Amino acid sequence: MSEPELLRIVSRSSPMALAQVERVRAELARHRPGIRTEVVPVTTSGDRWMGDLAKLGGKGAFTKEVDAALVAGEADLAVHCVKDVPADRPLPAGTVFAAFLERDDIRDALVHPGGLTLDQLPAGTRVGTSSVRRVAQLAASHPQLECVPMRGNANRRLEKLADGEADALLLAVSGLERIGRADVISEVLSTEVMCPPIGAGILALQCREDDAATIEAVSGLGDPAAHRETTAERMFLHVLQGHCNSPIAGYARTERGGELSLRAKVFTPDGKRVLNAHEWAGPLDPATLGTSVAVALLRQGARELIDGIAH
Ligand SMILES: NCc1[nH]cc(CCC(=O)O)c1CC(=O)O
Repeated sequence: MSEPELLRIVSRSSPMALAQVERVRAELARHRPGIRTEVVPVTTSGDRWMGDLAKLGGKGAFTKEVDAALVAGEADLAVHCVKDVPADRPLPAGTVFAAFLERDDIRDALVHPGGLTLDQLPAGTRVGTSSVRRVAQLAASHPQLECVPMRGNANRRLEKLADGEADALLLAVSGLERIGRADVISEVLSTEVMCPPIGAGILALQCREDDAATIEAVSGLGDPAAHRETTAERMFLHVLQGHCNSPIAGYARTERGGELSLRAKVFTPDGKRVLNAHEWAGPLDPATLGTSVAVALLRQGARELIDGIAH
């Protein structure tokens, strides 16, 4: 198959998204030095809307416009955070994931200008986050802290923190590393304290399914462990069928020896109830592991818990 001369890469235009594109370009330059790349930045509805994401209607607030450019042929390759790609429905018709890049840090970080850790924060400290997953877990572990809504890309949130809109922030370690601001991290939170979201730290490369040349050109960037972990995590979420207000967390990990495990949790918004499951794949394929963990949580009442949350 002949190699494409030019790959037009579409992505959100936030600093984090553009850093992600630069990683893809650098990896592609190593694998396929003959291919030129061009960046097609788009603004998504999730970038524009600074209110409650649930009120935006429907999922995919950070992916819709990027996918549309790919489907329309205005670009050949889309770069997404797996975390932002809805898992309860198929990918947009005519598109496929061609590769998942090697996974970055999956943990969340506390950003506190005074350098304190979560346990050291005084009662009433305002922690800026609009994530129902972070709010529920923080309420469970540190009920004396107060969560205040905080949206916008990571750079914007750091500005809002500096402006005093909150006293501290919770942000993904990987995101801060991508924008070159790991220096603001005051504590990296263990996955026991703050279980990550499905797909944390993984970038997906999405192509048109009939564009075999592009799929072939980028498939070498894929990481097999990231692929297995994404498959297990997204199947888990697909079976669970959450909505935008359901606090769901979980991650698959390829342990030494190569075996995959998946742990996952569902919370009430106040964090007072937690359903918890952890299973090993054994002979199961990743998708079946994801299904099994979802069923384990459904047996514990996850459906009723999720449906009981306003959305
Ligand atoms: N919702 C925005 C978003 N999408 C992906 C990441 C983090 C990077 C990743 O997990 O790939 C972030 C920022 C954050 O949650 O702090």
